[in-house]
Amino acid sequence: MAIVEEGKEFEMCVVFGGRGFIGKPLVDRLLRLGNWIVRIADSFPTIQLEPSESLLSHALSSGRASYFHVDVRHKSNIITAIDGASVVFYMDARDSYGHDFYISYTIVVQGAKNIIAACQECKVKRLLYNSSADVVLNSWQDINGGDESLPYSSKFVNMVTDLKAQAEALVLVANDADGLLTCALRPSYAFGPGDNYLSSLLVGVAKSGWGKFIIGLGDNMTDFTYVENVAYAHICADKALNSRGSHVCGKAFFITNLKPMKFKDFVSLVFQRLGYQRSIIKIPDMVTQYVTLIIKWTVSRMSNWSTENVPVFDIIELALCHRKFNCSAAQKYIGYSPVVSLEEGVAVTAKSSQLTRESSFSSYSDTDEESKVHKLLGGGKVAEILLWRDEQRTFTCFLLLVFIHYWFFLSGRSFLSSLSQLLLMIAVALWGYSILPPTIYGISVPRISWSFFEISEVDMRNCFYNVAYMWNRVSHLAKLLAQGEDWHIFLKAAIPLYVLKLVISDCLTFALGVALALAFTSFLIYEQYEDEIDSTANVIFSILKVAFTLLMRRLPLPQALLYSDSEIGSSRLNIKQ
Ligand SMILES: NC(=O)c1ccc[n+]([C@@H]2O[C@H](COP(=O)([O-])OP(=O)(O)OC[C@H]3O[C@@H](n4cnc5c(N)ncnc54)[C@H](O)[C@@H]3O)[C@@H](O)[C@H]2O)c1
Repeated sequence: MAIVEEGKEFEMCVVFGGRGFIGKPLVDRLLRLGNWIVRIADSFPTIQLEPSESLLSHALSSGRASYFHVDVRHKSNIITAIDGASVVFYMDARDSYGHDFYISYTIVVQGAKNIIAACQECKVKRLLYNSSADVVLNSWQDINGGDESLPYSSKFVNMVTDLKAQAEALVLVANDADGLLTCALRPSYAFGPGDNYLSSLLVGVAKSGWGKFIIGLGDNMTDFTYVENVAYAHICADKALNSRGSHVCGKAFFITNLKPMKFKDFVSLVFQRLGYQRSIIKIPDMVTQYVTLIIKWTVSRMSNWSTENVPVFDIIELALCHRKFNCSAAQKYIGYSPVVSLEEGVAVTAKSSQLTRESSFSSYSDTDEESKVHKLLGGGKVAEILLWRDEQRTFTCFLLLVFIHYWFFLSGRSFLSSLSQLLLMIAVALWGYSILPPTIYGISVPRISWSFFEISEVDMRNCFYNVAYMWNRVSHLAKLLAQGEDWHIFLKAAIPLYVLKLVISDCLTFALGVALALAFTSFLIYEQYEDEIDSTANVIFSILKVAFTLLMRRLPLPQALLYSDSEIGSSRLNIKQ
């Protein structure tokens, strides 16, 4: 089915999932080869080009490329897209339907069946399926140089991988039926620009502060594959299929960058390129493994929330297990070898994520921008004092507060007696000041004007408004508590009150002293080490959030408070839309 245009011979192919992470570079490479007419088939209603896709834009306007809106669940759509083509590359959807079995099944397995049937009906010559190295993975089991003789997994890492294995088997079994030749490629941990899985997960880890931790020794070897190499492998495999090699037709091949790497080295390389700190804190692998298993077990027992397809669990497993594949069959039979090195791939990926440390973490001292803590403190006089902007003023305030603390709490007097003594001292000082002569030894003594002691009407009104507002909030809270349905509100009110009671009865003086010292030091320290403190706090908060969510699920909370449920609900809603 070669097409001859202007004396040049073209072959027509269709790339299903051509707007996805792996599909895009494949389309780009096919167009660069110059002997293909490329049909891009995807589920987006129209093709939205990015500014960097000038080659594709040109090909679309010259007719060398065209776009088809398809849903692989409907065979008639597929037939329209592939009619007249000789080759079909099939990249199915990646884990995008969470744990909805029905949707995943219809897209991955039924979609593969539809594609095979349509290829046979339209007399397509070659079908290449983008599978995954995951189809041979058993949960928590090492693979050390495994080759294509490995059987399919008996304990799939997740439901979608199970379905992918079925789709792959269907494609391979269809080889040589009705003149269709098929093969499958199994890339191992593909990464690259536009990847919303491995690369974006690592970027997220680096940003969140979890990147400071190394799980286990980090010495386990893993094969990663740069996305351009996956695209190139598809083209190599198509050539090999075309020559009808018996080692290629109906076979699957592992695809890697041929450079297995220690997991921690790969992560360090990514972090380094992104300008983030390398991992420094080691967590024993047994601890991580058991904690992960306990969280997964607890979550599955307590709710209908599935931990499948939660990328962080995949990353933990990846960080602890060897995932090394033997890629020599792909080298030998389809003539594959990587065209982009791992280091280059990481550099391009990091650049594309536009998250270099310089751009995302500018130091406040280098700019006029207010720091986060300055904004947090309201950006006014209090912020200026607590952040030691004017050292003399801050020091005076500090001494004044230390004096007040001493006078009321450390002097051993009762509160009323301290207050009356202080008022007496102020009255005597004011009276003494007022009888001073206007000049003493030639130095004039300034008079204090009466307006100094006045409180303006506006300030008084604001003060009353604030009191009224606080009173209304407290009475609203009391009303909610009296209804007795909301555990969340009850805990929110009871815990701080109990802590306050403990502090007042046992160690108020000590607590106020500590608070005073902290107020004048902690904000300053936070401003200096904001990045480090934020990332550590992120780690602690995410642990507490998981613990809190689990705890809340055990309590009879109103449905609205189970935010994870509502999130799951809304994501289901989106999928159905
Ligand atoms: N990213 C990786 O690390 C990796 C590694 C190995 C294998 N794989 C596998 O390769 C395949 C492609 O991966 P990807 O990362 O490019 O996925 P992707 O989600 O980026 O791309 C899939 C494309 O399929 C399209 N699509 C979704 N539903 C569709 C439907 N019903 N009909 C037609 N098109 C539909 C999507 O719009 C998307 O453009 C997946 O099966 C994935 O499991 C990915």
